[in-house]
Amino acid sequence: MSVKEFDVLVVGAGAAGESVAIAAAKAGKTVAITEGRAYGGTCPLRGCDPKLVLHAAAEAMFHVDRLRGKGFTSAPGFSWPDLMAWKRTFTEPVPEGARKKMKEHGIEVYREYAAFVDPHVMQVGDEQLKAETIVLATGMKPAPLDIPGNEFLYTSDDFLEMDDLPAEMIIIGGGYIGTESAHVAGALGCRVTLIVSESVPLDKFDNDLSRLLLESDQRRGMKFQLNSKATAVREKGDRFEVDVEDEDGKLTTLTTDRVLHCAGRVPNTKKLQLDAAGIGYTDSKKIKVDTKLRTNLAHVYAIGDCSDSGLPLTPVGGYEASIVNANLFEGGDESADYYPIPTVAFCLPGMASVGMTAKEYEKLPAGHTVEVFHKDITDSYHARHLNSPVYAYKLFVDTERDILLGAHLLGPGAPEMINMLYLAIKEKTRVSRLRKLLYTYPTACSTVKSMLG
Ligand SMILES: NC(=O)c1ccc[n+]([C@@H]2O[C@H](COP(=O)([O-])OP(=O)(O)OC[C@H]3O[C@@H](n4cnc5c(N)ncnc54)[C@H](O)[C@@H]3O)[C@@H](O)[C@H]2O)c1
Repeated sequence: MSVKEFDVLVVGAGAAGESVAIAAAKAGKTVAITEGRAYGGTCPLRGCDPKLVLHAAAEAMFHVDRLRGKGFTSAPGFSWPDLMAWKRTFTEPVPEGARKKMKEHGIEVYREYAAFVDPHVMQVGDEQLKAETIVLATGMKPAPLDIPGNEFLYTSDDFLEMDDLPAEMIIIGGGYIGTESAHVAGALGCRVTLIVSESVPLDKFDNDLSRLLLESDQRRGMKFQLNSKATAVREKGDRFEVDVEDEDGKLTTLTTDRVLHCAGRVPNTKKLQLDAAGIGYTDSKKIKVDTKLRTNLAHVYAIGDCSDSGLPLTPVGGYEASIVNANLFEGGDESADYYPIPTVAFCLPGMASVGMTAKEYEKLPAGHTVEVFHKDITDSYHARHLNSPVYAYKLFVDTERDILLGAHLLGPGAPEMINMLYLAIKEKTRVSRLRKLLYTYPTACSTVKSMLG
């Protein structure tokens, strides 16, 4: 079999992989890119972008619902198929647009899963491609949920393609994806039950804020099975039964129209045949990399969700691509410096977080000078302006060094406001300065002054 040779081979055409392929082509390298599914990757096709289109509709309904009797007399009519048609205007052009962009840069485009034959050669469909540099950017996918009846489960990919919104849905998993999907479906008229293996949904966020969100959701009619796991799913006529086991082993059976599995994601690394090249990976099958995103082979890099660096978030994948691009094509010598990473869960209202967490605070040595500013401000003037069902914050401030170390926000505006606090943490802006700035009013950011005391 003849072997085609390239300077750079990129595996995976999501945001991270595309960025490296284009930077390599611009640097005059011969480049091939291959992708097993549609071009574009998770974020624009099965993740952030379509999710935000649905979230925007859910948020509109959430606001109107809150303002019924306060100007609005009834809920507006809603059509899930129309919303999905609107969502498709964003997702459908992506694969062709992405392929076209690659070709315009002279990149050879393949639509195949790639597998290592040896450290420099990969099997790509019927062809073998050899490259001096290989960049793996294969992302993640929903983890298989190993319970009886898993053939009846919808995944988060399926949720974003559903033709109809059922009257009732059980969602398994209280992480980002389960909680965000529950808020979308719940606001748009579906009766949702969320099965959460921890004591609160969004357990990775500040738990005091997660609990306030939980209580607000419960008041709005969402149902939760906490400290519980789904253990089996059965068909029951045109509905489904779900067995749920709590931490004491007590079994409950729930019935519903549809069951959505959001119980974690796994890296897309199996098809790569990493062992054929001797590339190291973790127990969870993430590719091991150093701070320059290099694997144990000097010419193979791994970036984005498939690597064991950073967090599986789109901006992190983009940041990692920029490091590889700088080092490989611009003569740079950069290393990844992640801390702190801001993150948002698109709930109703939003939850956002950056920097020091409560767990990190608890581990501080005796005599530290970090103060916690934490308050439920649901009754505040600003929260009532917006008629928000919940509004709260927790900030960690080093009072001696006069800097902000961590910020956790729950409320309208939190997903945007966290970026300002991220900048303050990253740039070590003095808290006394933050208190004196002239923020636009009345906005979420203007509440920073009172939050900081
Ligand atoms: N807004 C965002 O930035 C955003 C949105 C979506 C996803 N993501 C990224 O994707 C990653 C994956 O998100 P995710 O929500 O799929 O995973 P996750 O790991 O955050 O949450 C999955 C949850 O399902 C639970 N679980 C497992 N088996 C279960 C069972 N049988 N019954 C009930 N619960 C069960 C797990 O204990 C876990 O809490 C996240 O870490 C995040 O970085 C980010």
